[in-house]
Amino acid sequence: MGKTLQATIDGVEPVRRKWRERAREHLDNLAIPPGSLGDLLDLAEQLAAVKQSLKPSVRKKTVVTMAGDHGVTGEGVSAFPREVTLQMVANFVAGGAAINVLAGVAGARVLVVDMGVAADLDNSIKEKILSCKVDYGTRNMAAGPAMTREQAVQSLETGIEIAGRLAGEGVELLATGDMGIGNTTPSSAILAAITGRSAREVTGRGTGVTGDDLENKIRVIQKALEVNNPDPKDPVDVLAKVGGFEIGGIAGLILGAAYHRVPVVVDGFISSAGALLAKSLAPASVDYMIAGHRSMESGHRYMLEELGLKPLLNLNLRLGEGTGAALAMNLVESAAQVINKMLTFEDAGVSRNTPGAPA
Ligand SMILES: Cc1cc2ncn([C@H]3O[C@H](COP(=O)(O)O)[C@@H](O)[C@H]3O)c2cc1C
Ligand SMILES: O=C(O)c1cccnc1
Repeated sequence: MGKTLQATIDGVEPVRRKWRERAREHLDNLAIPPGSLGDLLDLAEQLAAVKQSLKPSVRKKTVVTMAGDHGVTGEGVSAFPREVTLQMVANFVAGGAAINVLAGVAGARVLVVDMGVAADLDNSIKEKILSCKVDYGTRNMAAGPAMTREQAVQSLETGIEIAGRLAGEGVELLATGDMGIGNTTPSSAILAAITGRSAREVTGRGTGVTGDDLENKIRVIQKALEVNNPDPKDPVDVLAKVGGFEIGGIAGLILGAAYHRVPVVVDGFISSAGALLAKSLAPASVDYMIAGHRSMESGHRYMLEELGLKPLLNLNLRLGEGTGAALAMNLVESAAQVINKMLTFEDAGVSRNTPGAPA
C-alpha cells in the first residue's frame, strides 16, 4: 500500500460533531432571519468544524493544477491532440489560461504539477512548476492497465506530500485542478468502476466529442473496464487499471488536505474522479471537501451523488484546470467572513423575532 499512503489514510479523522454544534449555535444567533444566508451558513459551519475554530481563516489560498497524459488518447477519445497538455502547461506558466485569471480574482496562487506529461519540459517551464513526473503518460487502458500498482501509489503519495508541504507553508484553503488531454475517459471509467454504472451512463463529451466519436469513446471505456476488471473495493487497483497520474495526484492532494485539516475545493469531473478515490480510501475525507460546482459533463451528477456533496455553483462550465473550484473559492471566503465578522442579535442590539406574533 505504501507507508505514507497508509499513515495518511489512518490519520484522516471525521470532523468533530461538537465543533459543528458550536458553530451552528453561533450562526443561529447572527442578526438575520434564521437560516436566511442559506448554504453559506452550512459552509461556514463546515469551515469552523474543519479548522476547529469559530474564526476560521481561508485567506491563504492555492489551486493545485495537476497535469498528465493518457495513452488512451491513441483510441481517438478526445477532440484535441495530446500535445495540448504540454502546450497548456506552458500557457499556465505564462499566466494566460482561464485558471490563471480566475484564481487571480479569488486571490489564489496556482501551483502547476507535472504528474506525467508525455514530454520533457523546458527548463524555463520546470523552474516555475513542480516536477513530479511518474512516467511519460499512462499506457492505453483499453489494452491493459494504465499504470502499475507502484505508480498508482506513487501518484497518490505525491499528492499527499504536496498537500503536506502547502499546509506547512500556511496554506489555509486548497483547490484541485487538472490538465490532461483524454482525461475525461479515465474519469468516466473510475466512476463506472466504483459505482457499477454502465459506460454509457458515465460518459460525456469532454472537450466536445459527438456522434460516432462519442459512441467510440463509450466503447473504449467499456473495453477498458472489461480488459482490466478493476476491483471496486480496491481504489488503488481502480486507479492503476483505469486511472491517470494527475487523477491519482488529485486524490492524494485531497487525502493530504484532510489529514492536515485544510478544506479543499473540488473542481469538476476529473477532480471529482480523484475525490471518489479519496473517499473510497478514507471515507472521512469527504468532511473536508467542498464541491465547487456542477460540471456540464454528464456523469458529474453521479459523482456528486456518490460523494454526497452539493455543488456551490452551476455555471455550465466544462473546462477543468481548477476553474470551477477557483470561482467557488470566492464563496468560501465569503462564508468564512460571515462567521468571523457578523454580529449576533445581542451584539448588534437587534430585536429577535417574537414566536407566535403576526409577521
Ligand atoms: C485548449 C484546452 C484547454 C483545456 N483546459 C482544460 N481542458 C480539459 O479538457 C481535457 C479533458 O477533455 P477530453 O477528455 O475530451 O480530452 C482536460 O485536459 C481538461 O483539463 C482543456 C482542453 C483543451 C483542448
Ligand atoms: O468538469 C470538468 O472538469 C471537465 C469537463 C469536460 C472537459 N474537461 C473538464
